[in-house]
Amino acid sequence: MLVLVINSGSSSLKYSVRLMDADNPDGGGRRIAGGVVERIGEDEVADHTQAFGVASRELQDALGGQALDAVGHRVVHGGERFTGPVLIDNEITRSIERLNPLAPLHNPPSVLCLRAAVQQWPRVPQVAVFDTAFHRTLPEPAWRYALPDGLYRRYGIRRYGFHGTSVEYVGRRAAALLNVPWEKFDGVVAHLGNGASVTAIQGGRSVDTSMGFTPLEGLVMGTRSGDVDPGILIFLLREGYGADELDSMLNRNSGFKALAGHNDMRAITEAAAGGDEQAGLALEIAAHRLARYIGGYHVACGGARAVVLTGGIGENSAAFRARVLAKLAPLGISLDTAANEAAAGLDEGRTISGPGSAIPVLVVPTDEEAAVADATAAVVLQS
Ligand SMILES: Nc1ncnc2c1ncn2[C@@H]1O[C@H](COP(=O)(O)OP(=O)(O)O)[C@@H](O)[C@H]1O
Ligand SMILES: CC(=O)OP(=O)(O)O
Ligand SMILES: [Mg+2]
Repeated sequence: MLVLVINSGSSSLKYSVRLMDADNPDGGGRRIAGGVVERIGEDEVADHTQAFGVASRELQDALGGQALDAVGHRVVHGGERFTGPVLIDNEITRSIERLNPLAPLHNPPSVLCLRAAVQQWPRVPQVAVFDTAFHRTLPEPAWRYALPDGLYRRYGIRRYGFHGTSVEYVGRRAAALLNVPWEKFDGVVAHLGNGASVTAIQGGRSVDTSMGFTPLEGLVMGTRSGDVDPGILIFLLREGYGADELDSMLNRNSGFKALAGHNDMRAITEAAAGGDEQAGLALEIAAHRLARYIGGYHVACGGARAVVLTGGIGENSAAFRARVLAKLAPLGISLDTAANEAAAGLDEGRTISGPGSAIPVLVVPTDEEAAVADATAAVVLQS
């Protein structure tokens, strides 16, 4: 079975073709082609429709006439309706589109890609795989906000949580590395990419997570603020700010971009190392908040057997990892400097905590495309 996976981010479109019949212990079959269209919205690639055009031309070459058996799409927000992967039709796509305001950087491009792919391969089954699905197990004390119930009933205002596909994938791999059955795995997983979130896992289920009704809550991110006092928004509304201004401020012009002038961890780390005080402070703010969440989620999962780091920053930034681990000393966590600084890019996952660390800290590379491919193949085979 040949599966195409499309992962459309706020400014990028990743695609990957997988041969599912090839056995792979980590899942996702064998990747036979793939690529990424970046910097969408800037000069060369205006929007995701255009990006899809670029990707599908590259794909034609890569496929060389081989027919696809299925297309799987990473969709960030599935709301309350979608608790697992589904076969797409027009009604499902419209339902995903209605969630656009709840994931403004993610669902609109996904919907564009869904429609473009259906147009391109009208007879190939297409599957949506949701970031929110893994968090369907959140207990009510974790998902409910302390707000009037009418907001939940009328608008579905509750915590949903995101990055679930990635978190489950690396959580399972970490459990396997530690020789713990997934159903018995208690731990904290931090997905640190351009978007970032932390999840508490108890018995292989999500029991708390830092992103909320939208992917804006929680950690300091590339361009997103994460947690802020909602009183700030009320104040700014009274000062005359409009909804669109607040939206773009919080989603696109905050986080590292606001604190350090840049949303790329490589540039920020370099600047901080070169003595840029603002960049150094930005890293401290982000590390402080992340460490605080990890401490809280150690409690939320009933005592973590492991802390797992993943995503572009978690996998590659030894400097940021060291900064965070230094703040976890009160949990008895220590750093193995050499292991932390060892060359990245290894696929197996590794331990970066010291031998005496009370809780092991692991770096496990994520592969959202592999996980989406597996879910897609499973849905298509069942249908
Ligand atoms: N070698 C590296 N060192 C430090 N940071 C890195 C490195 N490679 C990637 N990153 C950071 O990872 C982040 C992007 O993570 P990624 O998971 O690819 O994001 P996305 O959410 O767009 O999928 C950026 O901040 C980038 O600077
Ligand atoms: C949900 C989310 O924030 O995703 P990403 O990290 O890909 O932006
Ligand atoms: Mg990502």
